[in-house]
Amino acid sequence: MARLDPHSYNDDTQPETENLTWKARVDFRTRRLHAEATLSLKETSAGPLDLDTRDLEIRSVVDAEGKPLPFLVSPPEPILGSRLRVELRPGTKQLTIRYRTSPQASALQWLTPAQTAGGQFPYLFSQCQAIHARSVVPLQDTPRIRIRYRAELTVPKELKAVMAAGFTGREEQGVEAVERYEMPQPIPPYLLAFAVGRLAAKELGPRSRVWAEPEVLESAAEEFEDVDAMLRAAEALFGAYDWERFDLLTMPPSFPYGGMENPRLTFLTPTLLAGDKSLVSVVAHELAHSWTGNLVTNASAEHFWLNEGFTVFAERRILEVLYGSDVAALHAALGRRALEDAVQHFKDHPKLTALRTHLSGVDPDEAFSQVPYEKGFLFLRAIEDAVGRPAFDDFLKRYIESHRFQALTTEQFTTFVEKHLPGVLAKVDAEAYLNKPGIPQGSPVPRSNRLEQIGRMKDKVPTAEDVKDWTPAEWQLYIEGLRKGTPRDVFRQLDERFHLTKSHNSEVLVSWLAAALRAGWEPALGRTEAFLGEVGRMKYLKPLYGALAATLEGKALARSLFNRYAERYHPIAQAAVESILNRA
Ligand SMILES: CC/C=C\C/C=C\C[C@@H](O)/C=C/C=C/C=C\[C@@H](O)CCCC(=O)O
Ligand SMILES: [Zn+2]
Repeated sequence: MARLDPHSYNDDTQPETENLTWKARVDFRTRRLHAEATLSLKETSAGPLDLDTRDLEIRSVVDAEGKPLPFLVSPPEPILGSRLRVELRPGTKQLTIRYRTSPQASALQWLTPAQTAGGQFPYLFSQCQAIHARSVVPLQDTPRIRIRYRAELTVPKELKAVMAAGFTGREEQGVEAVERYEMPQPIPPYLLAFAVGRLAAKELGPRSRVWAEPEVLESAAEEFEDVDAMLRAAEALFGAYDWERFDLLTMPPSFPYGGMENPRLTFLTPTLLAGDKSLVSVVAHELAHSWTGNLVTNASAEHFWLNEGFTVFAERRILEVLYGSDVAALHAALGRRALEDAVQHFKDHPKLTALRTHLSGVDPDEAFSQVPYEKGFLFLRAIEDAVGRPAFDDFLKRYIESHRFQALTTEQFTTFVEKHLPGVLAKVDAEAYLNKPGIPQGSPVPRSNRLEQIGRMKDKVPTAEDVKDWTPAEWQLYIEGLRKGTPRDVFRQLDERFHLTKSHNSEVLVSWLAAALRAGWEPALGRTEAFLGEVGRMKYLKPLYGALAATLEGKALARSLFNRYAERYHPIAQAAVESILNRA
């Protein structure tokens, strides 16, 4: 008996689920899903079947003939939730579990009409990565076990339900509507995803449309109108796109991440809607996951870098094709700074800055940082530098083709590399990336004339002439290069000259507010307080609450703002900010 994933009760001696049929009625009044999950196993089985659950109220478990199956729900464990153990009679191949979810389900955020753009109807969305699917469906919640599924969502008929799957029909029944979906490709459970709200769509290309609340739809369609060119560039780089559609769902502002690579339907934060397409690199990232992460998947959160490091590498290759090598280098420079910040953040937990982590007893959300993204990117760039781009591109295509619809460990990856690129791991000092903390000596550093020009501005207040053609990302790099201890008067001059506190680019704004707060430049406080009530993206909440809480008076303000805004945030974001304030 072995539990290969420290974040699942699944053990590899037990039968595996092959298909899921999921039916759920969405109850906005009680904020619960009233549901049944039918699990079809790969083979007829007998004996214990351990499923992952969190805060589910299990009503009954029956076999294909409707005969009850004995089951026991264990007391909840803080990170994993509760084990649901079902005793399968000999010859069992299917079981149906009737249950309801909790109003506090960790994957779900229920929004009141006031928290939506339209203000008329409620909204519900899910975020299952890494281990939150178990708060929505009782299943083997580990990327090692992929499932195909059919789903039926019953919702108020004024609303639309969308899922990260293929739409197969909608039927209105009285005051409700039943929406049907099917996912024919096998996916890891963390890619289960759905949203319910007042949604409309606009076509963007032959394989893509964008969904959003009507009030946001036009700006989203304009921001993401180049998605088909991105899709074609990605296919040229990584091979055929396996998921048929690449649709986009623009989320409410409380969505806790920049994007989530839900297959066929990528979820995107509305903070990308800068009005100038300057933040579409996140779309490239989520698209790249269609190959690295969704097709070739990390075997558990301990190998998360296989998802994210590869995807950042792939994202920047797409950017290079579409916008040139200087833009790719600029994003690599921003990523390097994010990595340095992440290593500093984990200074008391250096093991979390290795790529291959050991997370027994550690909540994946607590371990989450830019390390798997940016240190993973550097590792792959080092290999590419060592073997040359043509050889690495061949390797990348072979890696993807050889592991389609499979889950991989870091150890399996290194074995594959040694087979196809013999000697390269030693040459790049793979051990320093995979199993040692920090940023390896000699890791690749992005270079370009533009980067050098911005670097020369490090301690100066630029003139309008200096910055006349700077992009938002170049502004972000300049701001993040402002040294600690930069005088407050520099912030005053910069804001008077360039109005950074009023930036519509969320990346520029947050970098600016965080730097200004750390410098004690008080005019940044007003915009910060307002912004923390407007968005729920953790990439922004963490640095701003962290900068506020770095001083005694700021800590009191941070706690007061969190008390005011917490209910607007997704449960994952609430936990993240709570953790920051408790540590401060
Ligand atoms: C060492 C890493 C340990 C655990 C990681 C596994 C899962 C982390 C879990 O918290 C889910 C993460 C989901 C991330 C989704 C989108 C991100 O790629 C984007 C984040 C940054 C942003 O907001 O832009
Ligand atoms: Zn990602």
